[in-house]
Amino acid sequence: MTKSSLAPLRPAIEVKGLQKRYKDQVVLEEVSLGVKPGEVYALTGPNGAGKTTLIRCMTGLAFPTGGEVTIMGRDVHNDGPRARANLGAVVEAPAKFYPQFSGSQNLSMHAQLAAMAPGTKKISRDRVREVLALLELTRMADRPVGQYSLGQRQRLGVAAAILAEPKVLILDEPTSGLDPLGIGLIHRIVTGLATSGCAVILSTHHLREIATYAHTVGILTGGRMVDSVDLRARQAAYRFRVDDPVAATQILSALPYVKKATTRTPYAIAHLGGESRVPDALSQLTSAGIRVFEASPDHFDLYEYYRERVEQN
Ligand SMILES: Nc1ncnc2c1ncn2[C@@H]1O[C@H](COP(=O)(O)OP(=O)(O)OP(=O)(O)O)[C@@H](O)[C@H]1O
Repeated sequence: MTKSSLAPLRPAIEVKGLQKRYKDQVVLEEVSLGVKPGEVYALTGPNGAGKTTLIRCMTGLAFPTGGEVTIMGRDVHNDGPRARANLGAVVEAPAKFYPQFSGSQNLSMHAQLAAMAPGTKKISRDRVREVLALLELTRMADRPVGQYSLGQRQRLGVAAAILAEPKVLILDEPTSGLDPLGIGLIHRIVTGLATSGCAVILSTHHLREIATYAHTVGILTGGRMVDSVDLRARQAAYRFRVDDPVAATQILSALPYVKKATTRTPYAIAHLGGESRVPDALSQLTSAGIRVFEASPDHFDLYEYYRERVEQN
């Protein structure tokens, strides 16, 4: 393996100490975050928390009053065209299209504009057809966009954003106004893009959905990033209902693969690093004389966690 392949991935998009004021109103205060290639970052928070303002600053649509945003190492506000050549975004959905032209014509115009950015390659007609099919819009491709439903326009917006195969994708509330199948479609597309190395940031109010596929959730309240929740670490926990939770927690915490163990009577909760460790953890408990009545994943309730965090602030 080469040295560079062992190096930790650098964030594809990085926000450092971002500040935004409108006259004397502070809307964003020292906001920082980083999203690496292949990660999905969900941004959430109450109405008016500053999510859209943060997204507008990250995409270069608004200028911050302090701090900086870089995409693939390039400053979005001082080196805009080259930074945005790596960016696909839908801000203020549904995106604006020419209503008299078809979805396919709108995307072709979008492709021509995208190809004018420095360092970008030409987008083929096949790619236009491919993204229309991906967003399940093939049947509508030759119809004027003026005849599209809200959900279809929203999907066309995502199609335009991913057309040039961006390294960073930013979506402001991509699933609002979509039906359940449309929501599932966006989730599959976002997951697929992340698997192929894209860094994705999306804002959402749908916590229980996002908990199933986001890697990190940033909670913004009153313009401050009050928490950044690593969902992968949280969901690797297992709970054991036992006759002596305190003793069980001590036994579990001494196991070499257990990262953290806590007691939540009647359970001992342990971060095992994967379900393949469950049989060994069970046999360690039983051989120490602990009676185990149940072992199951300890699902992290993002909604409850969010409620507590927001109420504290
Ligand atoms: N152009 C502007 N001028 C003055 N204040 C603004 C402007 N744009 C946004 N704000 C204020 O900034 C704050 C954050 O707004 P923003 O739209 O970013 O919140 P949000 O988290 O996206 O909310 P929602 O969940 O309702 O979409 C609000 O108090 C809003 O009134």
